[in-house]
Amino acid sequence: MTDTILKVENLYKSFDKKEILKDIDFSIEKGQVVALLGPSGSGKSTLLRCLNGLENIDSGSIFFEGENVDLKEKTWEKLRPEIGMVFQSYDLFPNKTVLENLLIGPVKVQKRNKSDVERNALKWLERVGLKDKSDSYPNQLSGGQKQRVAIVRSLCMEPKLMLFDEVTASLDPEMVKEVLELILELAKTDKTLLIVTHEMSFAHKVSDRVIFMADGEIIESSSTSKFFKNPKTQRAQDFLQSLDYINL
Ligand SMILES: Nc1ncnc2c1ncn2[C@@H]1O[C@H](COP(=O)(O)OP(=O)(O)OP(=O)(O)O)[C@@H](O)[C@H]1O
Repeated sequence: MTDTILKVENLYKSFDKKEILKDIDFSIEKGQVVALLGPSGSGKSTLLRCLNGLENIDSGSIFFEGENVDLKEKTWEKLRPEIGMVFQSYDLFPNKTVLENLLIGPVKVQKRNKSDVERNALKWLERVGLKDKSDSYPNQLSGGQKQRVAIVRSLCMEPKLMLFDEVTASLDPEMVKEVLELILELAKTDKTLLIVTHEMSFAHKVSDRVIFMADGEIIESSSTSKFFKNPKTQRAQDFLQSLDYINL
């Protein structure tokens, strides 16, 4: 039996009267890992931002665990901690140590017990090989280390759904692997992840399902193996070819 965590219906979003997202319909089941793929400018980041309440939608509905998310009712304030988002830029507080960065959300915002949160945070840091950096400041870390801290920061909020928006896009190539490996590890647990990435081999490896967007619309939604082996639409075929993606 499946258990839907997120359901989006007929979502529309425009900027300056230009439609950016059109009739977006999809759902994500608990524990699923979904790759959101598509050419640059197709609306992937805008969609993630709408799902996290960072952008208002023009029309349509978003249901989180069956509850209709209504901006006017301020449902987002309650739901935002349930949906973690990791961005391309790590956005760590520069004047706080790694550990302090990890504690702010759970302790200050979620009002959770500090020593419990700290224990959990240190456990995560150990798991990602950064326990010795807990007292370091962000500017003492490499880009890959900062991004792993940003992912751990989101994990410390214990979100039910995590959104990743091109989290390796600003990293030097040698640091991409360590971040992707962490997400691959998370994908093997029961976490529910929606991942925007331009790294096709990673998308292939990490996800159960692909949602392919172009020009603000969902063009294709299928299992990952089907999408990469035999994309249904010409748009998706062209997209994969333009990236020289070779299915090995
Ligand atoms: N705040 C904004 N104001 C006006 N236009 C915007 C805004 N944010 C995004 N857009 C436009 O919306 C379209 C979709 O952008 P978006 O960043 O969502 O695409 P994307 O698929 O994530 O692209 P990329 O893969 O390059 O990150 C683009 O044409 C972009 O210029």
